[in-house]
Amino acid sequence: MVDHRSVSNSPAPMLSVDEHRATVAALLPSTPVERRPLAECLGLALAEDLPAAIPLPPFHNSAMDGYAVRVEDLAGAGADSPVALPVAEDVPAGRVDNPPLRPGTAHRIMTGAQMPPGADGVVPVELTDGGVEQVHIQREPSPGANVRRAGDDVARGTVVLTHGTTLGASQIGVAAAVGAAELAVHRPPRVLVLSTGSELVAPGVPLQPGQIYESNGAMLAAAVRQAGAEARLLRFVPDDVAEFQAELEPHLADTDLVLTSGGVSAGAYEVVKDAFEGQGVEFRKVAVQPGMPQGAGSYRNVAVVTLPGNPVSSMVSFEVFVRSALRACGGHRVRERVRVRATTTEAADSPEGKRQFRRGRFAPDSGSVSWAGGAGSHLLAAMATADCLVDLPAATTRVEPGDSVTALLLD
Ligand SMILES: Nc1nc2c(c(=O)[nH]1)N[C@H]1C(S)=C(S)[C@@H](COP(=O)(O)OP(=O)(O)OC[C@H]3O[C@@H](n4cnc5c(N)ncnc54)[C@H](O)[C@@H]3O)O[C@H]1N2
Ligand code: MOO
Repeated sequence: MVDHRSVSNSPAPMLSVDEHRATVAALLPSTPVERRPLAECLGLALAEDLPAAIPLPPFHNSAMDGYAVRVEDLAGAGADSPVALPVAEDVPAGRVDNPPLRPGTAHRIMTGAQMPPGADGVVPVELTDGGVEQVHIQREPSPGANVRRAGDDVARGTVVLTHGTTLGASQIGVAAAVGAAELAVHRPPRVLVLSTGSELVAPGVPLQPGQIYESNGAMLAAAVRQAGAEARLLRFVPDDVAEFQAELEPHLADTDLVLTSGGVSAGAYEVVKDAFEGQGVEFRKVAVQPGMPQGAGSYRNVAVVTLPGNPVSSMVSFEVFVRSALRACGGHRVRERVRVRATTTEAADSPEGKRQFRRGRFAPDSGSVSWAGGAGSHLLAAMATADCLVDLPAATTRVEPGDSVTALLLD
């Protein structure tokens, strides 16, 4: 039975950001490797080195629509002295026989078509009269002109993608180009997202006084997906341990991480704390702002991270404590946000002894950063205008305009 009259007050010293990051990271071993069709690999991490089974391009081919020629046949050709050659063959891209070019003739050739044996240059159609039976050519090409040579891009056997690469559009493109129909990837981590709070109402329903719309669930599920993991957003629950457990328990199987929001601070109705405390999840304060009250551990052998309910605290905590661990779990080599040095345009205060992550807007041209709203952890609309988090060390209590700071670029 939870006693709603008592208010907990943890005497333990605050953890540093790095200590809590390490705790969360240790909860999430990397996911198993599986083979997936290429079309289902976007955003996942490659779990093998991928060597090119073929060279790229696979064969010498034309870079232009025009005429494949022997350069020596066009000695002296110019706008005022065109050279006429009979057109012996038409070679569209995809023609699989490869008719050789006899001396003194041309093949009409299209971009991407195989270079005929014997040809050593291509004249673009614009430098000819475009003839079909016979062509007048107004330029003497240099040897190799407009020819893309086999292996120009990649020699056979070269590793085109390395283990741990995040598969974006061009990585999927090169995998297809070397003929890979499927890839070995890390299964994306599966994350359950569960928000708590008796004041919460689903967007779309009229609000009563004292109620707010539930926003952390949608936000955290989106953040999980942007990190390359799978999110299952559960129905949010009121501050009731039985309802919390009833919602969570059926979904625990096949889950790598349970991510909750709310119910972890020092109040009388801390549902997440009440459900997990003493069950393998430890609740501690971290010397950070926002995001001080945190919890992490394992519940029924499933990793659990409990984020504070204030929306900005929830989002920043995800960024600072969860995102890189989730990316490591999913096998990604690149886990951290890009960090840049920037010059502040405005002053700001930061609490002594706490690392502060201020929301900011980075101007790449000037290398400056301005604040996106104040430090309050309820200022979600301001956060929605931010594109970076400014990482102020625990020892910093004030920054002045013109100070140099570190910013983590968000996507
Ligand atoms: N006496 C103390 N009070 C508080 C402390 C403390 O140390 N001592 N810490 C403060 C800090 S810092 C934070 S952060 C919050 C964290 O509180 P909880 O994690 O228990 O979160 P709740 O109390 O449930 O909610 C806080 C705030 O956020 C709103 N919220 C919660 N969930 C959602 C959601 N899914 N969507 C939108 N908004 C949500 C909620 O209505 C509250 O306004 O505790 C401080 N208090
Ligand atoms: O730690 Mo809380 O997140 O400052 O509002």
